[in-house]
Amino acid sequence: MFGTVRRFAASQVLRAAAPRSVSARSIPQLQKWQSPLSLSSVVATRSLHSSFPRLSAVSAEAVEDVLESSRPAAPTGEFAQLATDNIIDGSLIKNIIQPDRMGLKTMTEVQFLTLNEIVKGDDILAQAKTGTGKTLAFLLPTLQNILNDPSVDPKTFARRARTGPSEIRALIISPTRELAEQIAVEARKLAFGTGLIVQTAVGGTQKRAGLAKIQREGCHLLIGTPGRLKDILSDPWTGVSAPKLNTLILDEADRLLDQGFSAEIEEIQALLPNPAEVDRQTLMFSATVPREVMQMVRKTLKRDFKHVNTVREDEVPTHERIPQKLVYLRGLENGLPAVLELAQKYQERAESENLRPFKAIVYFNSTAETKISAEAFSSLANSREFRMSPLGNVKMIEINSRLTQQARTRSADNFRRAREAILFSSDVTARGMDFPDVTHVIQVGVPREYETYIHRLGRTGRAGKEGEGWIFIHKGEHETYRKRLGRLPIKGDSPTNPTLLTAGADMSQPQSPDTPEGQIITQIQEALASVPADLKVSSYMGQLGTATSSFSYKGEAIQALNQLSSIGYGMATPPYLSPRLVQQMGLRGVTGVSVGDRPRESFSRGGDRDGFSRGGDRGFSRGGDRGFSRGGRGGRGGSRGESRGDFLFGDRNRGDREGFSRGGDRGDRGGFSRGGNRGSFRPSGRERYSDPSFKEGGSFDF
Ligand SMILES: Nc1ncnc2c1ncn2[C@@H]1O[C@H](COP(=O)(O)OP(=O)(O)OP(=O)(O)O)[C@@H](O)[C@H]1O
Repeated sequence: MFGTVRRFAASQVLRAAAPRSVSARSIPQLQKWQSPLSLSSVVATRSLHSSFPRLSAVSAEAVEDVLESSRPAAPTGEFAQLATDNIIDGSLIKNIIQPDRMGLKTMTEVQFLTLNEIVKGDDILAQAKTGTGKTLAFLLPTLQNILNDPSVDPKTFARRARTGPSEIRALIISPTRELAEQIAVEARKLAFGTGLIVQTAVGGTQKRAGLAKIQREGCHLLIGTPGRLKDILSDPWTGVSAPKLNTLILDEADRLLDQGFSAEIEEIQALLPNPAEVDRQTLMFSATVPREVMQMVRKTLKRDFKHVNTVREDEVPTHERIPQKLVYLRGLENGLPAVLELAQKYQERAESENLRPFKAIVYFNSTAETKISAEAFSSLANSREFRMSPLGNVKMIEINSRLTQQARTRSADNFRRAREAILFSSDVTARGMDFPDVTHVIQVGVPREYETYIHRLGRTGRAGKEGEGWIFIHKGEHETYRKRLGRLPIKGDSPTNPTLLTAGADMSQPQSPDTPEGQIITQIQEALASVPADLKVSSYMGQLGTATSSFSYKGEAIQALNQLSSIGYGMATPPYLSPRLVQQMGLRGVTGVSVGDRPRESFSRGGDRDGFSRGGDRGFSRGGDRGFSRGGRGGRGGSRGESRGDFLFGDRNRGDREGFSRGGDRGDRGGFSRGGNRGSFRPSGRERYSDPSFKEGGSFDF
C-alpha cells in the first residue's frame, strides 16, 4: 500500500499510465493476476499460529496477511501473459521466455503469489521450499519497479550513458559471495536489453576494480555480501550511495538476520536513506524461517508486511518427494569409503538404467574435512584403475572459505558445468546455489542446525527434478541427530541388508581384495596415505570441535577421532592437545586425550603404513603454502609458543564457519581480504578457536 503510493505518487501516476509501466491500481488488467494473498488477511492470525508452528513466535499484529497453506500447489500464470497484459515490460518477459535465454514458460507458485504484491510495493516475507524459483520471484518485479520509476530513463540506458554510482534503486544482500554472483548472473540475463545496470559488491574480490566499474557504468541494482556492501556504502570516498533506494532485498533472510549477520544488516540499513523520508520496500526470501529470527523480521519489515508461505501445513519444509536415507558409520573412518561406494553403486545403476550420471555434493562440518576428502579423492581419481572405472569421468572439486575467491568461483563454475562430479563442500554452497542436475546430497556428520540440513538438501531435486539425500553419522551422534533432525522423513538404512557395506566394515582389519567393499576401503586408505600430514592433523582438529558437540559423550568422540587418525589417516599417534585447550573444551580427564606441548613434528609423523612417511614432517614445513598461511594467521612460524602448536593446523581460525554458523564464513569475509578482527578471527597472533561446532559453547581464545 505504501509502496503503491510511493511509486505512483503525483507525476508518477502519469507515467504509470504509459504502456510500459504498470500500477496495481491503475492497470485493471492486473486484477486478474491479483494473487489470492490479498484476500487472505482474515485468516492470517489463525493460520499463522495453527498452521505454521515454526513461526509461532510472530506476534499477531506484526503480520497482516499470511497465505493459506491449502492453496493449489500448481504454478499458475504464463509469463507471456504478463507482457500481453502490460503488467511486466516486454523486454523482461522476452528474456524469460525465449528458449535461447532463460526459456521459462509458467510461473512457480512463489513467483505467482508474490509478483503482484511486490509490484504494488508491499513489504514481503516469502517462504518457499529450496529450488522453487525465489530468485526470479524477487528479481522480476524489482526490475519492473525500477523501470516504473519515472526518474529512471531507459533511453539514457539505451545510449549507455553514464548513470552515476548513486542511482541505485534496489539493493540485494546475500549471505555468500557465490550466491551474490549467481543472483547477479540471473539479474543480468533478465535485464538484458532494458538498459538497467546490475553490479556486484562481494568480498574476496578487488574492491578497487569493482568500485571503478560501478563508478564508470553506474548502477541501478546492486547485489552484494554484507561486509563489502557496508564497506562501500560507508566510505564517502567511493561515491557510491543509495539516496534513491526504493527496494531492499534480503535473500536467505533468516541467515542474514541471525546473530552472525544481523548487526551488519542493521548498519547497512543505517547507511540507506531514512525510510521516513524515502519510502522503502523491503523483501525477505528464504526457504526456512526459524522462530529465533522472527523478532528481527518484525524489526526490519513494515508493520503491515505480507507473509507469503508456500510451504504447506502438512508438509515438512523440504522436498518430500526426495528420498533421504540415514546410514550409521561403524567409525568416522568409514565415511569416505561409504561416499565412494555410494558413487560406484549409483554409477553402475545409472549406466544400466539410463539415469543421470553421478553429480554429488558432499557436505562436511569443517573446512579441513572438505580439504582432506577432496585431496584423497583427487589422488584416487588420478589412478589408472579409477580412470578406467565407471567413475572415471567424475571430477573432484573442492570449495570452502579457505580458497581464494577466484578459486571458489572457479570451483562453483566447474561444478555447475560438470556432467559428473563430486563437490566436497563446506557450507559456502549450502544456501541458494543453483547447480544443475545434482543427483545426490551427502551430509557427513550431523549438521549443526536443522536449517543447515534443509538448505544443503535443497541443492538437489531443484526445479522439479529428482534427487537423493544421504546422511552418514556415527552412532555416538545418534541423540543429536534425533533431536535436530528426528522429525524429518529420513529413512534409516536397513541394519540387516545395508545399502553401503563399507559403512559398517571393520577397517582395523586387513581388507579382502576379493570383495568390492574391501577394494573400496583399500583404495581410500591408499589415497589418504598420500595426503600430507598437516592436512590430517588439521582435519583431526577441525573435527574435534564438531565431534565433541555432536557426540553425546566427549569420551566417545575422542575415541572415534583417535580411531579415525590411526585407522583412517594412518597416524602413529593422535595429535596432542595443549593443556589450555583441553581445559577450555572440558576434556580434562577424558580418556584418550593426548595432552602435550610437544613440537608439531612429534605428533605428525606418518604412520607405519606405506606412504605415510611421505606425508610426515615434511608436511608441516610446507604447511604455510597449503593455503593456511593467508589471512594473518599470525605467527605460524617457529617463533610462536609451542603450547599453541596443536592449533596451528586447524581450520578453526575461521575458515569453515563459512557463513552458516555464527560469525561464520560470512560470505564477504572468507578471503581474509580485510584481515581485521572481524568475527572471531584475530590476526594478532592470538589464535582463536572458532570452529562452527563451538557455537554452543562459544569460541575459545588461546
Ligand atoms: N518459473 C520457472 N519455471 C521453471 N524453472 C524455474 C522457474 N523459475 C526458476 N526456475 C529455475 O529453478 C531453479 C531454482 O531456482 P532458484 O535458484 O531461484 O531457487 P530458490 O527457490 O531460490 O532456491 P534456494 O532456496 O535454494 O535459494 C533455477 O534453475 C531456475 O532457473
